[in-house]
Amino acid sequence: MSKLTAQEIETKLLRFPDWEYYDNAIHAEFEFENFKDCFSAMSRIAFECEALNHHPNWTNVYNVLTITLSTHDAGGVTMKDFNLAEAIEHIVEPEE
Ligand SMILES: C[C@H](O)[C@H](O)[C@H]1CNC2=NC(N)=NC(=O)C2=N1
Repeated sequence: MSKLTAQEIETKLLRFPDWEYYDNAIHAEFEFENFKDCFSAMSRIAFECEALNHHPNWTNVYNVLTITLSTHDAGGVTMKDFNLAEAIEHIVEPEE
C-alpha cells in the first residue's frame, strides 16, 4: 500500500479530530475513567488489529492510552493506518 502525502494525510485528518500527524505517523491519546476501561478498550482494539493485520505502537499509563500508527513497509502513513484509526474510533467513541 502506497504512502500518503502530507497533504493527503492532513485532508483525511479533518475527519479524525483526535489524531495528529507528525514524525511520519498519526498519533492520538485517549483518556478513560480508570485502568479497567482503558485495558478493556485495548483488548477490543487488539482483535481489530488482528482482523486488519495492522498493529499500533502504543503505551498505556493507568487510564491513558497513547497510540501511534504508521505502515513500516511503506515508511509512512497509508490507508491501512486510517482504516485502523477508524476502527479504534468506533471502539473508543462508539456514539460517533
Ligand atoms: C507481515 C505483516 O503483514 C506485516 O508485518 C504487518 C503487520 N502489522 C503491521 N502494523 C503496522 N502498523 N505496520 C506494518 O507495516 C505492519 N506490517
